[in-house]
Amino acid sequence: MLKDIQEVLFDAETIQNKVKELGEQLSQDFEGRNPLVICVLKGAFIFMSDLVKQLSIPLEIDFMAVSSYGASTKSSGVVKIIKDLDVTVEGREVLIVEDIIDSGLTLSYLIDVLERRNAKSVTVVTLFDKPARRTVDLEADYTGFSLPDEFIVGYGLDYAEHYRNLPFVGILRPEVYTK
Ligand SMILES: O=P(O)(O)OC[C@H]1O[C@H](OP(=O)(O)OP(=O)(O)O)[C@H](O)[C@@H]1O
Ligand code: HPA
Ligand SMILES: [Mg+2]
Repeated sequence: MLKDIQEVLFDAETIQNKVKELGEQLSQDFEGRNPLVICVLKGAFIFMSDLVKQLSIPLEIDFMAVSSYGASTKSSGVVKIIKDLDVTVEGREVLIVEDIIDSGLTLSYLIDVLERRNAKSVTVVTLFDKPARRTVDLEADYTGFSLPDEFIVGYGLDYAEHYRNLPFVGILRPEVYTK
């Protein structure tokens, strides 16, 4: 698994420090709002579990699974809901927790769904952002790190379902997905 990594971009400690910083900011900004914190599975599962431990305010959590990449490094362009929320978002202050924004298609689809369901507010926190690859014009409200245009894996992010368990984030060797 490690031999497939070209370069480590963010080690475990660097990621934890950033998650703590985001948690402190969000705790201030969501004080008294009892947000519904939504984890976008599968990629965001590790970020979500680390982030909520840094949130010092009352909140509720739920999970939604969406997928558009499959075994590719490019979005299929079709975002599918694999698992929907268990609770209703009507009138709720919603915080979407994403691992990465790349083309922006997943997020634009999710924001649309939650707004149509009459969420009171929709806020987005993403750990990683690849602004150079955007095909829809949208920004997260809170971003951990901006990335170059490289396919990354680790800390929840996969290629063809592998590498999610790496404790760091690194660039996947292109030979892995071009052979
Ligand atoms: O901005 P975009 O181009 O839409 O890319 C970002 C989305 O793609 C990945 O999900 P993926 O479809 O791979 O599902 P996964 O989380 O189960 O890996 C990632 O976790 C984001 O949700
Ligand atoms: N790595 C893993 N999953 C992704 C990426 C990435 O760079 N971009 C969108 N989904
Ligand atoms: Mg994926």
